[in-house]
Amino acid sequence: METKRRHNNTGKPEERHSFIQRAGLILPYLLPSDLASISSACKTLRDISQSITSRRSSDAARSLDNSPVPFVNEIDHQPYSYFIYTPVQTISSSSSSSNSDLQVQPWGYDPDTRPDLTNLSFPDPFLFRVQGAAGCACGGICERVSGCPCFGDQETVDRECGPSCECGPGCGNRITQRGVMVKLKIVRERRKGWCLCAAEFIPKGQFVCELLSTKEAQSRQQMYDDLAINGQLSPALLVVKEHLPSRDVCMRTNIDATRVGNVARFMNHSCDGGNMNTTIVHSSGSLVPRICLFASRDIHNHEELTFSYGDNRLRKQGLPCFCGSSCCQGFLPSERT
Ligand SMILES: C[S@@+](CC[C@H](N)C(=O)[O-])C[C@H]1O[C@@H](n2cnc3c(N)ncnc32)[C@H](O)[C@@H]1O
Repeated sequence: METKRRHNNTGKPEERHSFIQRAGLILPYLLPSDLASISSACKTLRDISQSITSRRSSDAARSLDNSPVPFVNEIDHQPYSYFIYTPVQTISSSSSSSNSDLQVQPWGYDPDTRPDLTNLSFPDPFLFRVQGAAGCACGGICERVSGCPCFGDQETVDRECGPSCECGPGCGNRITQRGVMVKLKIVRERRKGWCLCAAEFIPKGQFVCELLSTKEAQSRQQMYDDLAINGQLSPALLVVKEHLPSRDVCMRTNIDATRVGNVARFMNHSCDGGNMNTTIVHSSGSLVPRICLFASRDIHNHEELTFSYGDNRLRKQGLPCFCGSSCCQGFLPSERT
């Protein structure tokens, strides 16, 4: 630390400049606790840490989604919630080699030193493809009203063009595949923690965001339940079960955003179903369905976005629910319900 102090206070200007530059490149990779300890080393590092904290709290999406999603906290001193942001589905949130880039993700770069992300296109939303699957040949002109063969029933939003279609991301029948298109913010509340809220009016039927899944979620259920009951963790695990017609078969999709996720990880439960509809969206040529959230009614600016985590009438134990709805059951749903 003494070396750093000398660089900071008495070093030549070029040495100081280079020290600041290197710190600006490295510190965005640090976890909040490491950032806090390094900031006590010298004033320069404290200033850089503070600006990183402020940039982190200005965008939970780390510039990886369409609009910044700021943290707003007027009740305590927690500036943001730390997690790895991914705008699309991933296989695993820990030790998968194909996702090693998700282990460490810089967050809070100075605009002058950050890599240029402006020309990045939205990443591929499909995890696994069905080889040789049929798709449409709309050439990108499908609209939800014009009878795309992928779209099926005109009254639903559960079928979209996908990887086996000839059209590209601009197609009108891919509205859930372009990331979060509405303005959102994450507001701290005393009892529920962080809450995802609208930062503009959201009309009924608007696609809001996708719930992201990982394969490991199921095995983590018990561990998360235990840690949550002991107050050590605020898990973000959701299990969606889709009963397939005419067979006694249940397709299960696990959504675990505790370590890796998108803005949906901040959406809290409401016993009355909240203001979001959960829709399982299938896309032509994609093996894994995607769980998408649409506004179930008009939503006003600043309103919290909530949905039902499941049926909590059967198992009256677990974390307390503070949804405030008139039909609140008092407990959050758990997978065993
Ligand atoms: C998906 S996360 C939602 C974001 C979370 N509030 C946070 O601060 O990160 C799920 C966790 O939020 C909290 N939560 C969600 N809905 C709640 C509710 N209705 N009442 C109390 N806590 C709630 C619980 O701690 C739950 O395990």
